[in-house]
Amino acid sequence: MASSNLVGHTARPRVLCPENLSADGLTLLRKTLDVDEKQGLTPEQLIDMIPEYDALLVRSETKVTAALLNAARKLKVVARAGVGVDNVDVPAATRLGIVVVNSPSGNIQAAAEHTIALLMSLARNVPDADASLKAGKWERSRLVGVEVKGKTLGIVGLGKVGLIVARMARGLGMNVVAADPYASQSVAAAANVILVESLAELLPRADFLTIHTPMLASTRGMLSSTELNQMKRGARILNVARGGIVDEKALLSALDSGHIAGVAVDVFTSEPPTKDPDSAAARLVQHPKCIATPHLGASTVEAQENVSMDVCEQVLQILAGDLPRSAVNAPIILPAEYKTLQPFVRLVEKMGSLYTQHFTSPRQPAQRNINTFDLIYEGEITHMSSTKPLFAALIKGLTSPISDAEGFNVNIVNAETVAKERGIFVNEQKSRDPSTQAQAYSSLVTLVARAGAGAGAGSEGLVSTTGTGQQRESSSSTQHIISGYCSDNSPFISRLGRFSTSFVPEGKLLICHNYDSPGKIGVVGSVLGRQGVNINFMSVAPATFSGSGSGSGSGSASAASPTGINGSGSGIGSGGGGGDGAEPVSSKETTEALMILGVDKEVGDDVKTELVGARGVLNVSSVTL
Ligand SMILES: NC(=O)C1=CN([C@@H]2O[C@H](COP(=O)(O)OP(=O)(O)OC[C@H]3O[C@@H](n4cnc5c(N)ncnc54)[C@H](O)[C@@H]3O)[C@@H](O)[C@H]2O)C=CC1
Ligand SMILES: O=C(O)C(=O)COP(=O)(O)O
Repeated sequence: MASSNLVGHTARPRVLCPENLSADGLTLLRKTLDVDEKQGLTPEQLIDMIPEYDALLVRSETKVTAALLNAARKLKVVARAGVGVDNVDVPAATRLGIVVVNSPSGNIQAAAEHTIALLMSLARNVPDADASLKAGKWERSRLVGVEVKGKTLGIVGLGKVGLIVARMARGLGMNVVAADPYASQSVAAAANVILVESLAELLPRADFLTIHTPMLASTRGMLSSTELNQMKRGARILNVARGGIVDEKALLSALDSGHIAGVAVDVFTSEPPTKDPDSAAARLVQHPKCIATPHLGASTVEAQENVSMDVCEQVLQILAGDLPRSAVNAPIILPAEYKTLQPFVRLVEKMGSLYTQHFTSPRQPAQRNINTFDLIYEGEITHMSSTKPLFAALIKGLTSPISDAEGFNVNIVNAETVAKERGIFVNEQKSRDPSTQAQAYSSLVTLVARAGAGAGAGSEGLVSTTGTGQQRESSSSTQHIISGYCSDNSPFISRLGRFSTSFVPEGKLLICHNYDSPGKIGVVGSVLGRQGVNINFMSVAPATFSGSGSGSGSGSASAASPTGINGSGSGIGSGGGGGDGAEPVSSKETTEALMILGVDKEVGDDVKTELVGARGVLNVSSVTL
């Protein structure tokens, strides 16, 4: 039951569990989360309650529909304590940035063992014999069965469950033949399974046929009357996968006609099957040649402990901001790589956010052309097998300062969709020939923001995996460059436009672009002091990179335009001539620098305008990272 949140304490994240889950995982969750176990909820009640919850834990009974997901306000994860996610609207979850996780192998042994239990029950009429005896009968001759040894088991879907079933069936002395367009020939051979080209090739060979595919659009109704007719007369069929993969009506008539000698079904098109006695499912359950179980494939103590622990651990990982090991709608990276990648995930997100806050402004049309972002990796980071989380981090960083993110979370799951919706193109490049700057760090990440038509836009010389930042900068007139690295797991910005720097992108920052001449620190310091703004740290960044890339913020107040509409930087040439309209104050004031200040409070437009009014300050932007 829900534990009440203590007054004065931060509310603990809440987990809703509307199904019967093993206590093991729930106990783990209760250490840090509030878990509500509420069974028997209607879809409407679920929709009413879901806004309160951060995580939803389900098995196969709860229909996690788009309507339910849309009603959620802070849901981060739907955890399916089992394999099949056909009861979850995964595309809707993806759109909303909700991670869907499952337990891909916690119950596969149980499902395979149940399949074998049904296989032997079918072969030896076990349920019928039991019922007969309980009814006071002794029907030895009616209940003669068949042996499985030497018979052929046809497996449709040689995945995890299918393979375990195959090995067990081999142990029973059966010949095993499988149809699975995606299965590996060598894996099949290692399990002594003959992999055939098609279902049509498999069907006439099978004495027993067992289904182990997921429920997909392509597998729904995969075995209908046409397929059943291709089977041997007297063959038997098992379905422990999903109802509806074998057409229930077709199965019923094949049983009635005697073409199929027996079926065992654990799963139904609709669960529980409708009570309408005329429905195919109800008639199937009642059919004397059918053995039916109420979706018990995963129902063992061991399997339920496994899946419960598996998904609850993942819920904790997700709520802690980590990547889960079995996300259905996110690519999985190796845990070892994840550790190394995580600091860069933070870095890239900060770089994206810094770009949006420092270089763009809704009032500056020129910036709207910039829709292409080259994310260039140099050094050790290039050895990572997946940089997907970095891509997601960039999209999150770029968009979060400009979106109303309430209830919507850009993450690894939906980053691609968000990028598409916003017309953002990202070219990820690995540079094998590090730039001079990169040579100073074990890994360097550079973000080049530029105008471009998208994926093909890299042809402006920017797709080169060997170019340096400087070469890139001079190849296009409107572009902005930010570089960063990680040290001791902390992100650092090492380049902002033409300026080389080193600061931790964290907290409230004021970035002043000014002429590099004595007295500027004092000028800025005294303006901020008068306004009651404390400076936590300060870093001066000289202009060390040449080229036309900008160094000044555009979402800032500037000397030419106190409203902050200026300063794309394209006018600030390498010679530093004050291209944004400000005249050099003296002939000495031709070089520029950035002053990056960590401040303790938001700096208002009035303060920024006052700063820009000060002698030699070109423009000012404030960012929160
Ligand atoms: N009755 C129960 O309680 C349980 C049922 N299941 C069901 O069993 C299914 C299989 O589970 P796993 O083996 O773990 O999944 P899996 O993903 O490891 O294997 C599924 C296999 O089906 C194959 N496949 C896909 N489309 C196919 C097609 N058109 N024709 C032939 N093969 C095709 C895939 O290539 C894959 O090898 C699950 O999706 C779930 O629906 C799983 C656990 C318990
Ligand atoms: O894991 C699966 O795919 C299953 O079908 C098991 O379903 P259940 O968790 O027992 O409702």
